[in-house]
Amino acid sequence: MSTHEIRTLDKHGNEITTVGFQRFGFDSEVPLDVLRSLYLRPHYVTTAPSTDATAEDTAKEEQQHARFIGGLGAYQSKSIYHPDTQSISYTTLTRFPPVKLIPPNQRKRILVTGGAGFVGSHLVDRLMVLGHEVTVLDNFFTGSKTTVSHWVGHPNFELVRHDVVEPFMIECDQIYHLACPASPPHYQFNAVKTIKTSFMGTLNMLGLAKRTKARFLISSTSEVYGDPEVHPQPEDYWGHVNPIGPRACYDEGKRVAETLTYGFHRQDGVDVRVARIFNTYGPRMNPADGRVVSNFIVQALKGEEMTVYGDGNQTRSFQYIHDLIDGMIALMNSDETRPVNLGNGAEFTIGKFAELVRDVVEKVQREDGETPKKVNIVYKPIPMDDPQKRRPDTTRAKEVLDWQPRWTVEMGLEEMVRYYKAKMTEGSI
Ligand SMILES: O=c1ccn([C@@H]2O[C@H](COP(=O)(O)OP(=O)(O)O[C@H]3OC[C@@H](O)[C@H](O)[C@H]3O)[C@@H](O)[C@H]2O)c(=O)[nH]1
Repeated sequence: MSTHEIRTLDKHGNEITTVGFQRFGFDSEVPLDVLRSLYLRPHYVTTAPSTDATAEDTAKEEQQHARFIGGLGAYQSKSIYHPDTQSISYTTLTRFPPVKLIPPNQRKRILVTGGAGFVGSHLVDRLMVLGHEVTVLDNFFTGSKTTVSHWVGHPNFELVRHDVVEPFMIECDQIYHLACPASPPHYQFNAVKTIKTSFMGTLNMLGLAKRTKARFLISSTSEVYGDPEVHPQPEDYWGHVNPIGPRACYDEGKRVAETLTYGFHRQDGVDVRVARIFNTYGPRMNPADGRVVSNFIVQALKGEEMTVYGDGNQTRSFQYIHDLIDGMIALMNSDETRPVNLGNGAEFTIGKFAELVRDVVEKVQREDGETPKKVNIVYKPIPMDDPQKRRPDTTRAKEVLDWQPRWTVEMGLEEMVRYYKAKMTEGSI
């Protein structure tokens, strides 16, 4: 077992130790180690010592764990598995990660809908560490309590099980409205519910923003551009969407959500922000989510065939979660009311991407002293209306937010592979 430290380098070869930045009159920088301690091995499971376990075994386990989270073990719960009785005992946190102490006039009451989802939970970590008061609203259809459970009990945090299709009233200063299933198999599972969530959920949250005068940010999507005829896609491209196809519940849903957002902006003066998010990946993505990055990593780690849909010549551009969260916080705190693309311009054909994921998985396995299993890439039918190409034009984000992605796709993939590997070790994949 290797115990070397994990170093993360950006596009220019500089080490990444913090995410966020100092901009818009405040400092949103947070240490990467603290965030990592929240998602790398979030539910660290250890096996209760059996009579034949040696002190060396226990020390090894602790050492392996420490490698992932630096010295921040106090910010993680530790669950103990008892093989004899097939039971598990959960511990709660003894200490929360330190949160910034900010003056009351800078401290915001922030509502995050969909806050227990993949993107939402990372946003919540960031907003909490920055010292804000955060309320998470989630119906746990695709989100999971475990993504934010490490904040439960913290005086600045509140978790509410609620479906945004029903009205919800709260006093708040900012609303990040993220609630909606986002992976194609999930959003197509109940198309009517997806479009209802997009429309009624956004209507309810905009109503709340109007009443409270909160600033409202909606997570829109690159899917509003459909199967684009303009490449790369700038924000003023109107898109090429099939209004009655299987993806319509999501792409038309988000288009109407944008329409509603600008309706409230023009008619009622609601202060709005629209983030059009391109393909994003990272830890806490549900391994059974069905999207390409999670599918490929899990398949390669398990030594199963990697499934490329179609001929693999369609393209996507992949952004790491921390870059997205940087962009969303920058957008919320900027004056830009027009839509802003948030994505990484690194474009891959899906066929090439499968090879890249396989290489990264093998690299991490070798670093951990394992012998990688040779996995094959196989081809499956392409889903209907699957966009042929996609890459963000991020000129606007650069100009108005001074934001550009820092993470290379390889670095982000490495971290995500480590996350899934740890989940496999503890038996939750
Ligand atoms: O196992 C797989 C999964 C997916 N794919 C392909 O990989 C590409 C990407 O598929 P994903 O399901 O990850 O994501 P898509 O780009 O289709 O949709 C995504 O777009 C942007 C976001 O708003 C949404 O989260 C999601 O809908 C597609 O061409 C898909 O057909 C595979 O080849 N194999």
